[in-house]
Amino acid sequence: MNDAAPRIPVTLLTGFLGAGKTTLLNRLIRSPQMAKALVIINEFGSIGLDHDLVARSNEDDTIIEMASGCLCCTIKGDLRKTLAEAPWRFARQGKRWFDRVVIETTGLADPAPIIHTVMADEKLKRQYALQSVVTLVDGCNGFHTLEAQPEASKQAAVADRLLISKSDLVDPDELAQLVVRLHKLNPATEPVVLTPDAFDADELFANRVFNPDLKSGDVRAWLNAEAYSGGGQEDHHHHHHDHHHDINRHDERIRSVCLTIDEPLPAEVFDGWLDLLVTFNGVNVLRVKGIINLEELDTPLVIHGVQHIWHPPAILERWPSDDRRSRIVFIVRDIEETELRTMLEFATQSFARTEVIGLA
Ligand SMILES: Nc1nc2c(ncn2[C@@H]2O[C@H](COP(=O)(O)OP(=O)(O)OP(=O)(O)O)[C@@H](O)[C@H]2O)c(=O)[nH]1
Repeated sequence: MNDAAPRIPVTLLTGFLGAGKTTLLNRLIRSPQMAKALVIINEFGSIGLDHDLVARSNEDDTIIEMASGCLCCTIKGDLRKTLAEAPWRFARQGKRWFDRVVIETTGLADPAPIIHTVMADEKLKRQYALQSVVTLVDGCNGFHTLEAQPEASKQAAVADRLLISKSDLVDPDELAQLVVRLHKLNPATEPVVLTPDAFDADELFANRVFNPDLKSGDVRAWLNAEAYSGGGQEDHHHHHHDHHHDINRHDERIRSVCLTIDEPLPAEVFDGWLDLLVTFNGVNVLRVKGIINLEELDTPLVIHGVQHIWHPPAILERWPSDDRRSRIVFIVRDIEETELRTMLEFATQSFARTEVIGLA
């Protein structure tokens, strides 16, 4: 092996649930800097939807999905293996073809173990160089989330690029408060407010190396703590929140529930179902993401709920694969799958009842 070969730059894209990471990735994927990028996407839910939601370039195998759990939990095995094997596994004509790696983490990921793995693993650090940790902060929910979720403030504190999304949905005063809050968390990094038309991919992928020494004492302590957190042999067959060394890594009450619904849903049933959930348990719903087969439509509806905000649903031009089932990921606190299914049944029955009453 040629040790002098340039190391492959890695960009870590993080940010809390629904901050807009996939949206940003979709914009970036068209930039020349990403023409030969290997994209690794990780989702908290066991059915990965992002793979279907990222605008694919012509080559299918440029996007690897790791939906087996949370990246920061399974990191010690899966990500290391994926990165170590990627050059030959994704070789073309016997040669490594990608010149960059972009990793999109789950919204609940603790970035510290991911950063530590890329920077400190003996094998990986010969091949890869962590270039940048880009953290996206939701302009609408960000201020509250930074207070409520330790993962979110950690993501913001470690970043060497902080981007604020959804500026179109908030007034400038709120944005200014968010900027002040971020500055306190991460004084070395100037937050940049994203706008729909302007985007500086050159700056984002500028050639530099992530330097943890420029970070606050807290951040350096988190990263150092990873070096002592079990030597990297964590058994990820455990429940993926089962951290022996840091039980607070995630809020234990947060889980993902993934539902697959075989038959197309009438729009009214679907609306009624989500209304029930939001009205009676909305505070415990952190994220809803789904590809929905509605009876009334030929192509799927993509829905995004981020805390109390429902983004306008989008109708896709075509089904991303042959799978025509509705697939929905709910990231919730203390809500069980049975509760979600029971609400759906109730919505189905009440819709049928309304029809009967309507006829009478
Ligand atoms: N209005 C507006 N909506 C945005 C913006 N960025 C993202 N969104 C919307 O926010 C929702 C969530 O965006 P995603 O890109 O899926 O967020 P994410 O961070 O990848 O979500 P997770 O991977 O589930 O954590 C979608 O409905 C997007 O269309 C923005 O700048 N303005």
